[in-house]
Amino acid sequence: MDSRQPDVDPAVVATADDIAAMRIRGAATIADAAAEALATQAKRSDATAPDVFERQLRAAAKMLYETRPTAVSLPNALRYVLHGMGGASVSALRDATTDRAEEFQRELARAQTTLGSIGANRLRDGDVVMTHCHSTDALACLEAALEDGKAIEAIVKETRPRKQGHITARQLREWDVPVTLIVDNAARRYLDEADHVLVGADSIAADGSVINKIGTSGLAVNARERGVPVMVAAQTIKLHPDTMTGHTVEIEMRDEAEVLSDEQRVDIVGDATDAGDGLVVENPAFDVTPPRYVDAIVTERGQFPPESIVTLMRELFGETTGEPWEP
Ligand SMILES: O=C(COP(=O)(O)O)[C@H](O)[C@H](O)COP(=O)(O)O
Repeated sequence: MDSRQPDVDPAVVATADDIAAMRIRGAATIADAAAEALATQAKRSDATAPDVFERQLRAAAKMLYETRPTAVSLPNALRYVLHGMGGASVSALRDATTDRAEEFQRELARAQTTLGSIGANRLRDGDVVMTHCHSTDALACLEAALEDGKAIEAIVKETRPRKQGHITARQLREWDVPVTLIVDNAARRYLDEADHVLVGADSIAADGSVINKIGTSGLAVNARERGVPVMVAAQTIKLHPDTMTGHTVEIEMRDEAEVLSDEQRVDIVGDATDAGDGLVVENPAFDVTPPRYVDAIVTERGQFPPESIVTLMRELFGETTGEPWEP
């Protein structure tokens, strides 16, 4: 057992570490891994009393929750699984929790496939799509369009600082899609050649704002100026229920080492010590695109203008939610 949390199984600790270090990344993939980790915790629990089992599961959920703050798919996944944790004995609790986690994973995969076929309807044969970051929901739309026999080309933004655009480019090349890889700064120039901007989302707020990889908002503003429609592919697990009650979405600030190495810092400021060298590096991982720059949010429940997404949010989540690990 990890010393950070004696009740939590090492497999859960490993998943939490992988999410924090971005070895597991992307909102849908994080949600899937979190559900899997809770199932593992349930299967391996050594609890002999129901209250101990529940405490372990809640501790595991809290550890997973604290890894990254922006993708709401993570707390939504944890909440979904823990709400299924019912039963009078440890074995009943174990079965209910693992069944619920498996159901969540099945639904997640199904939602992505359904969303993909809806998103594909927006794409025509011969279209050129500009992407940002790496989104499995966005790729599901492209995959479905290809399966429909449409020829699609892609302009893939590199996506500094972590270059998730390379993952997108690799996937598209596996599907034989012609790819033009560009640095982020070239996006506006290449928008003239694009028929769509297609991105995913980490969270969608009640007002229809889209929280996604840093650079999405600038891309959307430029796309609007160029007359290129912006499509956001996001399963309903990306809807952020807390925003219905006025909460804002926390934007993750990541380590400066992703932007600037120690040697590069010395190159800029010389040998001055960190505290006094006058150089601050900021590394926000996400930004907020206001709804007026988004043409459609494509979910497994259909496509929505961003301003109407709150209706779906209310239907799916109700008005209030607690912390995921709270009963
Ligand atoms: O911003 C990112 C990933 O950021 P990071 O690499 O920092 O996790 C993706 O666009 C969304 O998570 C959607 O992905 P998906 O559609 O796969 O859920």
